[in-house]
Amino acid sequence: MMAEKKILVVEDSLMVSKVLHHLLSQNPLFTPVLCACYKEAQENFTGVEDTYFAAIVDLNLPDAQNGEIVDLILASKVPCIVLTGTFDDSLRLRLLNKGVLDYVTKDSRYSFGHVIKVVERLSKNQGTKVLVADDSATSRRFINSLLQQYRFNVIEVENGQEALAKLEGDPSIRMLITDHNMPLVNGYDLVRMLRYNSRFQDLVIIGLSAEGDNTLSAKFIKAGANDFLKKPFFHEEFHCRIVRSLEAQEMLETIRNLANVDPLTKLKNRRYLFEQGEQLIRNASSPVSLVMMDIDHFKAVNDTYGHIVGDDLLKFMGLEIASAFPDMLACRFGGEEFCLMTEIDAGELMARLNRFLESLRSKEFTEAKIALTCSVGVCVRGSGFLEEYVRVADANLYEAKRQGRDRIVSDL
Ligand SMILES: Nc1nc2c(ncn2[C@@H]2O[C@H](COP(=O)(O)OP(=O)(O)OP(=O)(O)O)[C@@H](O)[C@H]2O)c(=O)[nH]1
Repeated sequence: MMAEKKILVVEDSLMVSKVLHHLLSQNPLFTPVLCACYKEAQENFTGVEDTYFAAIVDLNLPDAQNGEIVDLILASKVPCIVLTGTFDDSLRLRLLNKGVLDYVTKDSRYSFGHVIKVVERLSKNQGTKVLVADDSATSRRFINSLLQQYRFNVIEVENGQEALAKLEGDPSIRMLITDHNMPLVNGYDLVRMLRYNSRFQDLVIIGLSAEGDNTLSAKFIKAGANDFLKKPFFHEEFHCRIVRSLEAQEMLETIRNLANVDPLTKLKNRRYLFEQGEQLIRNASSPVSLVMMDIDHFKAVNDTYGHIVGDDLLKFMGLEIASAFPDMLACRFGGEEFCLMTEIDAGELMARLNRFLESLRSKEFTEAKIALTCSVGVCVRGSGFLEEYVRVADANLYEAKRQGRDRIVSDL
């Protein structure tokens, strides 16, 4: 279970705190703690600051009308978002400089949505690893403190070579923030090396350029950086830029996922198989086998129980396949037909497929308690072309159906 994230809301308007409570409660991760005045906030917060994930505060409270609540929150490390009725540019700047994450005015209904987005972003940031590469300890510390304020998970290195080693060793690092002037490998060369390697295509890279160097930012972008920042920068701009780049990357990954995954079974789709299958055959160190599986008499399920139950059965089949063959490329080939590709030894594959059919025979699926079997065609002696594997496996599947279903036919 994921840990709950307590959000302190300090707000004297009942209407506003109701709206915030409602919006925060939509996310199962967040537990809002509502306080109507400074004193109540103090009682709930002091001594247990580190149990809070973030705070949303009003500046004008009945017992503290001059933003004293901000000082209470900022004395801890809890991110503080101000939601206020007054728009005052100089106050806004003063509070941002003090360490407030955002200053939002309650001038429209969108303001509340914006505040929730900021908290949600913080929650996402917490799981996001960021590598900071800079040879200046002062600069590293400064960037680190900014990132920590936004709850990012930060790792520091002193030069490009160390950055490469860290990135090679930890594929979960999402973002690199790199200075240019560093010993061993400089920032620009680092970006070029990373982008040359397809493993790092999805890494978000932000370059840092020193003041006065006007050519460096364009060089960074041309080498493949997502964005750059000129030092010195204002922390609000820093955050806006890195979040914008992260969100663009997340969107790209969502689109890619939608293009490659079958929405019903959550297995990879046929498009993905044809895109990756050929490469899998080419790069494999041992012979590849391809398996076609087809649920028996599936039309009868639809005809008897309706399409919704039919869909449920396909979902169950997807789960069964994913849990029985987690080490293989598994996809929904279409309709009630599924496909596996693997490099494992053919004998072992046959044994696992037999166990799989056996396990299906002993189960019942969906609320209608449907018994299910499937027929399997296997190709272990493919010519090296994906289409050939598919053709042979399909012919064997047809043969398995012809012989009476619920069996495996292979070219072994
Ligand atoms: N519910 C549901 N049905 C689907 C889906 N895709 C294909 N089908 C149905 O799957 C059925 C496949 O029927 P057939 O190809 O005749 O095969 P079968 O009844 O499984 O018989 P055999 O393969 O010969 O054992 C058709 O009725 C399709 O409408 C889907 O996404 N959801």
